[in-house]
Amino acid sequence: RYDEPTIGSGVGVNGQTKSLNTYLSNGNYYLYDTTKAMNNQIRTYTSNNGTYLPGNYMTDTNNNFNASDQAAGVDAHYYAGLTYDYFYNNHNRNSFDGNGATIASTVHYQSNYNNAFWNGSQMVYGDGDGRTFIELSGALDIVAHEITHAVTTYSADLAYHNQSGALNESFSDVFAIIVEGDTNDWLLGEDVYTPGIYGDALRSMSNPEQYNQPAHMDDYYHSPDTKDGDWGGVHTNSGIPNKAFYHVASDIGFEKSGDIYYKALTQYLTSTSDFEDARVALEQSAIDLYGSGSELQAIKNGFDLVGIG
Ligand SMILES: Cc1cccc(C(=O)O)c1OC(=O)C1CC1
Ligand SMILES: [Ca+2]
Ligand SMILES: [Zn+2]
Repeated sequence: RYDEPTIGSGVGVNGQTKSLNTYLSNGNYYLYDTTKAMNNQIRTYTSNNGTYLPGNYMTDTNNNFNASDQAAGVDAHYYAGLTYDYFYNNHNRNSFDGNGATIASTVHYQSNYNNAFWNGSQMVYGDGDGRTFIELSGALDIVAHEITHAVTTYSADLAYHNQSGALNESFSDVFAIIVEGDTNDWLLGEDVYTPGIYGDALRSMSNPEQYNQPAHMDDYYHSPDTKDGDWGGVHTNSGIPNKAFYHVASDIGFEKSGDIYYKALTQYLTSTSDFEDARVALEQSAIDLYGSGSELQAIKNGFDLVGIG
């Protein structure tokens, strides 16, 4: 019996059916995608509500992943593929390390776990408690946010505290929004956040204040550089560079702003960069790519509006 790449189908967390790159081995179909460049692989596992990582491959006997306990894996796998495609097709980056690293995701981590994170080697998704969240891999922006944390680690490696940490968070939100690619969608997490409430989200790029984030330096949130202080408020102060991105992308669009932000992240920013450094890096990236024109002006304007001088 031969092992071979196959194309299956699955039903995601929000009920949509999607095509999946799977793999047939010994009569079982695996969430194992070998179709990307330079034999990069996208592998999706389940922790079966435990804490083992990566856990067991998610498999199916007939290549139709339509069971309710498979939905989180379907979306983690499919959205990881979309995010891989974005970085490869737009920035010629082969996976998060630029060298074809395997993208591994584990779903059903713990029980009622309202979190998603990149643990330094792979992505990990909780199922949510059904009130605050449903399965967190069910949102493309969350998957792209997590994978961008890995891209950042293998590039600027922005230290995860204070302003560099808020930039780390902001760049993950920026590429989450760009990968989603909907100029009407400036929200993060809306597809899996509070199923009982329509239209709310974890964060808003266009209106950070709506979810208790500052949108200007005047309102910078001074929080302890501790776990309980969210390392100086990295998920709070990201609202300021997030709002700057909202202005920039509204001016020049997702393609140009994506190119400028990607160049800054991979060629200019370092682990200790602060908000001022980010403005300088983005201005330089705009000049490198487009000269001193409207794109540079968009960066200057966006950062002026949030008080980063
Ligand atoms: C849901 C969640 C909890 C804790 C940390 C993160 C984190 O990855 O920083 C997280 O994911 C997000 O913020 C995604 C973008 C909505
Ligand atoms: Ca969104
Ligand atoms: Zn994050």
